[in-house]
Amino acid sequence: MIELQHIFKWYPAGGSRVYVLQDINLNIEAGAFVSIMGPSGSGKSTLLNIIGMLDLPSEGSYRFLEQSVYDMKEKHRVELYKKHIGFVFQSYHLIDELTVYENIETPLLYQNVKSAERKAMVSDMLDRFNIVGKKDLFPAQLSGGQQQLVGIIRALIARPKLILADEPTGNLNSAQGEEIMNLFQKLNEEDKVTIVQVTHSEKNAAYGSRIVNLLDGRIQHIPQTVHS
Ligand SMILES: Nc1ncnc2c1ncn2[C@@H]1O[C@H](COP(=O)(O)OP(=O)(O)OP(=O)(O)O)[C@@H](O)[C@H]1O
Repeated sequence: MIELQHIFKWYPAGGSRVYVLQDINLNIEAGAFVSIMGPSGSGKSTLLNIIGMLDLPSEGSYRFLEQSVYDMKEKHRVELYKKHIGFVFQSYHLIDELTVYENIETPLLYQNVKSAERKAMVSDMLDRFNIVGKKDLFPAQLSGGQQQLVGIIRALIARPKLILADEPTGNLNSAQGEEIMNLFQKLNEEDKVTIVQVTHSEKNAAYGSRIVNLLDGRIQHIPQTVHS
């Protein structure tokens, strides 16, 4: 699904370059559940943003679903990620003027899901995450963790092929965090959704099937435990 070859990312710094990613070669098969780990500043979010087509590398090539991402028009690239990728980021850009219910429903409107089906899908998610009582509130009336939860639910509801998650449980309490990880695992195992998450948490990484360790912008090839 994801084939990154010789990806470099650098920023100019007073006549020289600061390398954030160096010679990243990474293949991720459809159906994988990958955790990207590494110290702060090692390039994890940059790599995730490149995979999500939100950022471009300085050098290298990227094939997503057999298509060469950097050889296509930007419009096509935007369509590609909108159709297939759900982003779960720590900053959860909810729409202030819409209620919790309406925020969660938004991706389904874009996909022309019929009204009755939309209602069933949103209700199911509200139920599952125990926030039925919050459905008519606006984002400003929620705690940070609750806002994040709504952002996550919104990313998941349209059933993307690939979920990219940057510290998805960062602001959640431990029960909500486990609920999200269990949901990721279920989406991965039962619905064959591919998941790539950035996490500092060994516990969260253990939900996945593979760990990619970054250090100073390079992938570390160290023996790793594979969890099944
Ligand atoms: N626009 C920029 N200009 C210069 N350097 C940048 C820019 N954006 C990111 N960086 C640098 O790239 C490096 C990697 O950042 P990145 O956010 O990918 O790290 P990370 O591993 O996700 O860190 P964390 O775990 O703290 O979120 C950092 O050293 C950061 O300062």
